[in-house]
Amino acid sequence: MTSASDAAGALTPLGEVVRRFGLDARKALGQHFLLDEPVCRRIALLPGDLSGRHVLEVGPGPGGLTRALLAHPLAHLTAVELDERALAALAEVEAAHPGRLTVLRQDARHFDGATLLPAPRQVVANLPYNVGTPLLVGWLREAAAWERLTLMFQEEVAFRITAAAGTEHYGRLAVLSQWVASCSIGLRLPPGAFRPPPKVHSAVVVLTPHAEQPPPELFRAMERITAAAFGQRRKMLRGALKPLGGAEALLSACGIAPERRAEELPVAAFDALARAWLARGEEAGQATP
Ligand SMILES: C[S@@+](CC[C@H](N)C(=O)[O-])C[C@H]1O[C@@H](n2cnc3c(N)ncnc32)[C@H](O)[C@@H]1O
Repeated sequence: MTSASDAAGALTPLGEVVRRFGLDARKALGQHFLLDEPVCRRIALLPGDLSGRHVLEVGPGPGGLTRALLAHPLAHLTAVELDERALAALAEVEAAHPGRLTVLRQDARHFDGATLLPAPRQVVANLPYNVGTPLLVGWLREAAAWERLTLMFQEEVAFRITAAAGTEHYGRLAVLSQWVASCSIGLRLPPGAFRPPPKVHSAVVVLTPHAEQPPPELFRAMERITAAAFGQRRKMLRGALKPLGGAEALLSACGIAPERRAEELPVAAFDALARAWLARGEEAGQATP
């Protein structure tokens, strides 16, 4: 690992970046900055060995996590940031690490990392809260492309990703995430770790995609099944899945009692439902039900 202070002579101290570059936090961009270098270094350790990896960072902002990541021997870091005010602060970091960092001014929702970045690729990000969940679902859809995702969310979202069946936060996000990846909380941070402090605690979730991944049509089937099942989470599955047609037969084919509710059904049971529903659509001559 290169020392984080290697290029420090050329860089504005992290604690001064916001003032020097006029980066007053904007709520609409979900800006809560990490300006504590030891905390940034702890997050950058969570993905494990980054040597030779092509890493995507979403929303580098003032660049604290960016600097911490560049202290690792990664192959290349691509940082996608929507706020052009951050670009001058990041240009310093780019200049201090020639050829190792590319900063793009772009909406991360339209950045196709799975296509544009070489493998092995990872995402490491302190995500903007307003777009964190859609970004995660996008990466889950193509989980085979990613070696690991190390992502900071509001703590409640982290609980919704890692929750076990039958617990308070279990829902669609837990099923989709745990179906394609092993998921754990690597670090929890209080509001005071950020500038400005958010109203809630935050947590970093580490998602490591499984070796076997569902094909796109099966993932789409799972999205439809979980949307219906958790759309009315307290309803019995026979009623909740009714809009999909043939709910009782589908549940019976999977050995699931029709009186059960989505919130108590383990991920493996959803897997069975998605496969059976997809097979039924294919038998009926439809590519995707
Ligand atoms: C929670 S802040 C994190 C900033 C920095 N990584 C840190 O830890 O201090 C989220 C960052 O994402 C940026 N952002 C917000 N929406 C974005 C989007 N759609 N695409 C790319 N970046 C975005 C914000 O401008 C902000 O810099």
